[in-house]
Amino acid sequence: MLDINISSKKYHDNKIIENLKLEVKKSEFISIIGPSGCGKTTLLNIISNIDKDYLGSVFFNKENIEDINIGIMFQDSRLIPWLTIFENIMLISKTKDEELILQSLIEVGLKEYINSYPKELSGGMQRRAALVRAFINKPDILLLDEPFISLDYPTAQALRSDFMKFYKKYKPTVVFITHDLKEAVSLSQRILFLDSKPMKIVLDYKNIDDYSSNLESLEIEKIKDKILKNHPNILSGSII
Ligand SMILES: Nc1ncnc2c1ncn2[C@@H]1O[C@H](COP(=O)(O)OP(=O)(O)OP(=O)(O)O)[C@@H](O)[C@H]1O
Repeated sequence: MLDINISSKKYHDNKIIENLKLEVKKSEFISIIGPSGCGKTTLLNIISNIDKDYLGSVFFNKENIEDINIGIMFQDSRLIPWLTIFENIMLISKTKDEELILQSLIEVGLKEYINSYPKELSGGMQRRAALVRAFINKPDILLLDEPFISLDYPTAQALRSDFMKFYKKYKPTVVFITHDLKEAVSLSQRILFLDSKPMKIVLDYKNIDDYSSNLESLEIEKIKDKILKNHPNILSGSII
């Protein structure tokens, strides 16, 4: 269980988060949707222990978050340009298991690009390499900051599908920031809708139990419409 308890996070006098309590079960996949500037990235930085300047605590299975294996995927691939794809993953790998790196790169279709440099790959391929890097240490927690944006639809869909294969294999606890309700409905088991100043949870929506990536798009639309019908202001950013 990921247990987040933030009594206060400020930037100077600007209160971003106050009295936020959030529990995420082991291997649960939650999405977070909220208006721009409500503090989603700030929250991920706290969970990942990048930001220690707050009052509160984050535990995973009662262990301090510092001792937990965490993977991150960002909006861009953040590969190191002067290292090959293989070297980029090797750098992060704790076990230095070359076979696992090779197999994982092959699994996402990068067999021919193992020794290429990031700039020799398309944007979608770079994200697939970033996906392998995020999973290479079999993380307990995986934090995703809109990793599927700015890609054309088929490329994003292929990446989502590769992502779900890895998720089902390694079963990390996932916290996924997205602005795309359909994406949240199609991938996650729970969706938190946030409002800002300070951050608050407006709706904690339990999605269907099964991993829904195989849902027909019609069904995804139906769930999305149901959420919007019951909570018409949920995406407006002007709730409450
Ligand atoms: N290092 C910082 N110093 C001062 N203010 C900051 C800093 N980082 C973020 N902020 C402010 O804190 C608030 C929350 O920022 P954050 O990036 O966490 O929001 P967000 O919900 O991720 O936004 P977006 O959806 O646009 O990415 C914003 O008002 C932002 O301007």
